Amino acid sequence: MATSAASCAASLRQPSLKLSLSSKHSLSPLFSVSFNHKRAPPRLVIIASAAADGISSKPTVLIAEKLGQAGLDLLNEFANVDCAYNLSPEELCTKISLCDALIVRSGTKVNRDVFESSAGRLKVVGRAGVGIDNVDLAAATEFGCLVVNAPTANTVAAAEHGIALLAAMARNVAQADASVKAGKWQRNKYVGVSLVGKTLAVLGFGKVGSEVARRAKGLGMHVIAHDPYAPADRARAIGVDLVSFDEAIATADFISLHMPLTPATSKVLNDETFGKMKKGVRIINVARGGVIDEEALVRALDSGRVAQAALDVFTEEPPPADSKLVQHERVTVTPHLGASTMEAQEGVAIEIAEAVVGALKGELAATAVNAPMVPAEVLTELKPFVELAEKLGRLAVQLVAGGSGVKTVKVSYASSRAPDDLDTRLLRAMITKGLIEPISDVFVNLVNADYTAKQRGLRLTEERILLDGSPESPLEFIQVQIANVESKFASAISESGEIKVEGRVKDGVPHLTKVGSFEVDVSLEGSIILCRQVDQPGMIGTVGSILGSENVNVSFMSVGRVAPRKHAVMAIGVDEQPRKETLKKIGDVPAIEEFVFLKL
Ligand SMILES: NC(=O)c1ccc[n+]([C@@H]2O[C@H](COP(=O)([O-])OP(=O)(O)OC[C@H]3O[C@@H](n4cnc5c(N)ncnc54)[C@H](O)[C@@H]3O)[C@@H](O)[C@H]2O)c1
Ligand SMILES: O=C(O)[C@H](O)COP(=O)(O)O
Repeated sequence: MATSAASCAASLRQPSLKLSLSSKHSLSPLFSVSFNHKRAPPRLVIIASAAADGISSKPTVLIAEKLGQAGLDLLNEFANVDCAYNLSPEELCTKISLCDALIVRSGTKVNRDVFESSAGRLKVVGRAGVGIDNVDLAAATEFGCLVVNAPTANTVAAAEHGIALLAAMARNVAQADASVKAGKWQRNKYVGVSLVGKTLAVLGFGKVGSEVARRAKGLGMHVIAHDPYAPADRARAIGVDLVSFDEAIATADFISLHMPLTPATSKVLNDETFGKMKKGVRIINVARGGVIDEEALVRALDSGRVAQAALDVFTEEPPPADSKLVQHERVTVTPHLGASTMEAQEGVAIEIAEAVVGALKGELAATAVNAPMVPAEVLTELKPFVELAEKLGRLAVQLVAGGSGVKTVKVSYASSRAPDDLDTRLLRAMITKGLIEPISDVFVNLVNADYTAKQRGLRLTEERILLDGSPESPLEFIQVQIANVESKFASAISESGEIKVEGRVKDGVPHLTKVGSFEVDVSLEGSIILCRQVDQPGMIGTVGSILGSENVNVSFMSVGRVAPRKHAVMAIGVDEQPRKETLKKIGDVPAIEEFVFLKL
């Protein structure tokens, strides 16, 4: 039972609230969730609060590889743009500590050293293209750096290049061209093979793979594809049969590779798999060099198992000048040109510039690679609950005696929405942030929350409490329980033995509504003093006047009790942090049995 005894200064409630996620780095940008109650929609904000030179407040974006002008124009409107191409790894590490965002293509290795050297300032890496195998995603996540890519703008260019290589290889265009230019006329040597009626196996039936398939069908080829994750209806729509890997490689006359480079696809074409192919098979690779064991390919070419190969990508780029594969007579090569058309580069530049600017402004990126993509409308709805989630985490951990022993946390979301209609990833991340930041020097955000929790051995389980009623609001309340710990404030321990805090959103403002078994009602702003006392008249006045005499402004007071004249818990919201002596005076009030000061 909660009695809102005094709402002393509700009018002082601040309309906007900024939850800084990285204020621990003095000159670094703030990466914050910023909610201004006057301004919708909510944003996950990465703000360059102060440039390292201390002069400009614009974020700095380092462009490490050539980017189309349209993208540069977009970036220039919002940021200081530093174009520095061909940096050595050391130069990149030196520059990065002055940058809020970095944009690269496939030629720059964004490894752990880069994130370490950025000392927390780098908040977004933009990959101007699809493949993110040159970015150390684990390190990015660990350092709380968002990675975004530009996954769509170069699809057609890559597919067209695949088809160009397919046709050029089949008709020996590159070799014949070199021969004519060398003064020869070798019409018999360069007799090719036809495409029509041949079987093309597309490995990786994603964006590029399906565009290649569509075009190959137009050339009269029979197209099959292997992709464990591709939807069958997409294949059916193009008239492509999805088959097993073994069937694909065993029946194909041509094999075109279009999967990402991952541990599962690394060297997927190797001695063993070449051995399963038709003799005289032809290979096209515009995906990533690493999906082929290049030495095995040389052996397969030499043995005649593979008749020809056309390669745009290599394990090492550029490949060594004396590479047997590159020099092989039956191999056609291009220097990673798949995405290199005027149109694709303009498109990619705009796509990545928009994603990076959006991320720096705080919009959750639609092309985030290492963070959940939460649609804007979901975010708008969850805004006050996100704030509530972090504050409950902060409160709960501060109630633990020796907070670092927190290992098991249960979060319950009470909602009348069907579980599928409630995306809790953002809430979980913010609770994690609230739990970890007060007791450590790491900063936690949406990108690194799960990682950081795992690193610290913090296990967070989530459950839904399904309520009856109309599901207008996404949530009724959130409960955070910490098990197997002792509390500085014994009254925060529930009947079942865990520290328990519960909160709700009222008029858009997060409120603490339960501590242990006591119902209270205090808005989660400023800081909170929780006192357990023997319920008796005059307690609110006594504590209120101690705080008043010390010039501490009380914003809210509420008393929750089990029964009249028994134990009660008083929750007091304060705008300023009381001095130690002031808190001692409260503790000295005879009816007060225990109290705790909690910073939000
Ligand atoms: N050469 C270039 O300049 C160039 C240009 C664009 C893309 N690419 C590369 O092409 C590849 C495909 O790009 P995309 O845009 O089509 O990506 P995509 O994500 O749309 O498609 C990749 C497909 O590969 C599938 N896949 C994953 N693992 C697989 C496996 N083990 N076996 C078979 N299929 C698997 C996925 O399910 C997905 O459908 C990427 O490696 C990308 O980096 C290269
Ligand atoms: O993955 C990609 O988008 C392509 O490989 C293109 O790479 P690039 O941006 O270096 O041309």
